Amino acid sequence: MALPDPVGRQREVVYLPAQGHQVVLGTAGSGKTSMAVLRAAVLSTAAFPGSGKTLLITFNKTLGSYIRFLAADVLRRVTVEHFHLFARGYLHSCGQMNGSPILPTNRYRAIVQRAVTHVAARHVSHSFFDRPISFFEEEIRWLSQHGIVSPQDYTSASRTGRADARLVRSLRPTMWQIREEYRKLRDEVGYRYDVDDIAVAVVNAFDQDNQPRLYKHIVIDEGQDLTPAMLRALSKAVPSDGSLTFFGDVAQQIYGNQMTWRSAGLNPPKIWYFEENYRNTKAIANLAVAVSRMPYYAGEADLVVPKQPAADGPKPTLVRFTEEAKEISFVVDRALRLSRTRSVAILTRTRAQARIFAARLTGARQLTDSLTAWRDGPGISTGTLHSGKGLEFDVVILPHLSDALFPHPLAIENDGFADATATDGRLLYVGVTRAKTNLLLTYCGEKTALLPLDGSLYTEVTG
Ligand SMILES: Nc1ncnc2c1ncn2[C@@H]1O[C@H](COP(=O)(O)OP(=O)(O)OP(=O)(O)O)[C@@H](O)[C@H]1O
Repeated sequence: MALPDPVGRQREVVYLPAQGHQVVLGTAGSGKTSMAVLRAAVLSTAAFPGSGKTLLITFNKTLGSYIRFLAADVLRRVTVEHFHLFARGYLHSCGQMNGSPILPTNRYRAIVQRAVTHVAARHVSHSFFDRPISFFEEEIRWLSQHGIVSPQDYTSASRTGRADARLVRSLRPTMWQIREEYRKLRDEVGYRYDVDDIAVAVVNAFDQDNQPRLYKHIVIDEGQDLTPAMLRALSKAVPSDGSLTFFGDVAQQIYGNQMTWRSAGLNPPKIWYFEENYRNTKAIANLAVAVSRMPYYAGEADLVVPKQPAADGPKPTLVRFTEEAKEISFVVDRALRLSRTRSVAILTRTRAQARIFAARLTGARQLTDSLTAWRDGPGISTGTLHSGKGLEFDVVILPHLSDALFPHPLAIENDGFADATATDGRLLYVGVTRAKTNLLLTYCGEKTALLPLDGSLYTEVTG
């Protein structure tokens, strides 16, 4: 595996001036990651005008390992980190990370619950306080992710996403009180931050920080899933004569609808679009495009419609089963056979589903957020659709695409049907576009309504 030579617009983006904000939106497989790596390398090369110390931000550790594997020699002078590593390191350098100041995620719910109870006790009874606790958890998270720091900002903010759980403006002051109570209670038990508001802490710290910046240039891969607060923090991390280059694909946004680069205030002179899909065969790309035209994508800004790729290959296969045990055995058997000569990934909606395949396929690599070493070539990887983000395999198998499991019932319970459909639809898109040449979809019972109905897009068989 090697980095491709940039062509056309890719080349222009790699050599854009080393100053200001640049935004590159591309379809799946259009070379965003490859060009992010090359741009970071160029920005760190002494001979390039305006060059300087460069940081490449990846979405998680796995993508960092993957990128280092792809391009270790090219990235010799570039620091590769995911956002939280960068944020913790910076806050540490400012003396703001003493002790263990980040609230463990398993303590979050209990503190939110106490905050709701305390605020409810101060108000006349109202059905608002009877909403599921997940609603309040999500709302507090949203406020942090968007860097909203005053009740006035909250009241005037336009609240995208969470269609089934939208909060009328008149209730926002009460919600704000719950958020303030949560922060007070969190501070009382010794935690200055939670995972979501650490980005706001970085923004605030940079606002007070007149020291020279450590990095002159920052390049962001998979930027669509960074929150606006994270992007704002990164934009403050570079000096005014430095640069920030954002690469992203809104069709692959799987961690909430955040309109990231726009709401983070990035100010690019123009937006660059990558429309060529270099990864998928024509047949796989056809299915991916049909998925991106499903109603759950309606109204999506910044969606880049791909040009048709040239490579031929078999149509995706959709296999129906009547028993789940048979579906699982079929997937295991196919993965074993195909992996003798090719890289195969089994990507599932949940971790529990992925664990079942991992247990049946000892020796398979498990894709987790913290995979530290990457290897290429024939073999099987198992993991969730989330963990397949940014990666590619010769063969991708997507099991459990039944109506009963996709969108996942827990997602429907937490986020409501519309949002669960929108998120799982994007997960399906991410899964489909990971496949270079072969795509196998399986389900038990009724197939998911998230798949396009057009039967000419895949070959349907019974297992
Ligand atoms: N100009 C090119 N010529 C040939 N192959 C290319 C070119 N650009 C990218 N590729 C190949 O296309 C594949 C996808 O590239 P890459 O992973 O960088 O895309 P991406 O836009 O980041 O994809 P995604 O967002 O779906 O993860 C890789 O195998 C890469 O080597």
